[in-house]
Amino acid sequence: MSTSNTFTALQVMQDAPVIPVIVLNDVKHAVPMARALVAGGVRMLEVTLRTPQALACIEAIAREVPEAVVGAGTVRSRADAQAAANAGSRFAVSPGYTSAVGQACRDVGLALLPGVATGGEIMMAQEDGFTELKFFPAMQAGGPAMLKAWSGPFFDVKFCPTGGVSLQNAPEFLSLPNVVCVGGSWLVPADAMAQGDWARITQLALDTKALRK
Ligand SMILES: O=C(O)C(=O)C[C@H](O)[C@H](O)COP(=O)(O)O
Repeated sequence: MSTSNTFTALQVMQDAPVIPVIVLNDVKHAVPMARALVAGGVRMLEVTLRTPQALACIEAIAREVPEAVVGAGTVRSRADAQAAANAGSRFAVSPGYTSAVGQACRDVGLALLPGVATGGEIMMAQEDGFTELKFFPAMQAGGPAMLKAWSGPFFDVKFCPTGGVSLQNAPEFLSLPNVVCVGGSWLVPADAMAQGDWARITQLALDTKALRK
């Protein structure tokens, strides 16, 4: 099943202060997890293509949770982009940037949030027409200070810092004019998922409302 894309990368970023980065090991968890996040006000969901079940999870969420907007993370190749679109993803996120991934996402109609960690990668993504980018891994690659430095030469780029971001350090990122939202896995802890503690996941999503810019 392929879903026509109705969101731009900027719209994906503007929907909530945090895009949850989700690792799913069990298809049974996908739908209740997505409903738990939606109940907490978070509906843009990045399901990483890191597990064999990821595509089936994206399919289940796309089919059964219409209030959610499911996207694929860890998109690293043309094949990933195609598989993500076929499963019903509405957007894609990549951990780095290549023109091949950029073109593949365009070809399959997926808005892409490309990952960058250097000025050269930003310039390559910009050359290909991408101006909303994921800064990954944000804390490890320089944190808020890096984004402040980039705001000079890359004044026309907006970022979603991801990697090492938490409820505690998110406000510092979100206070920067070139940051639209942050990404993070903390909304969906592995133990909460394993225990089926959906109420905890809803609460973690609700807690991010205080971060709204
Ligand atoms: O899988 C991908 O495509 C990624 O880009 C990696 C994720 O964005 C980070 O793993 C999230 O980092 P944490 O919030 O520190 O856990």
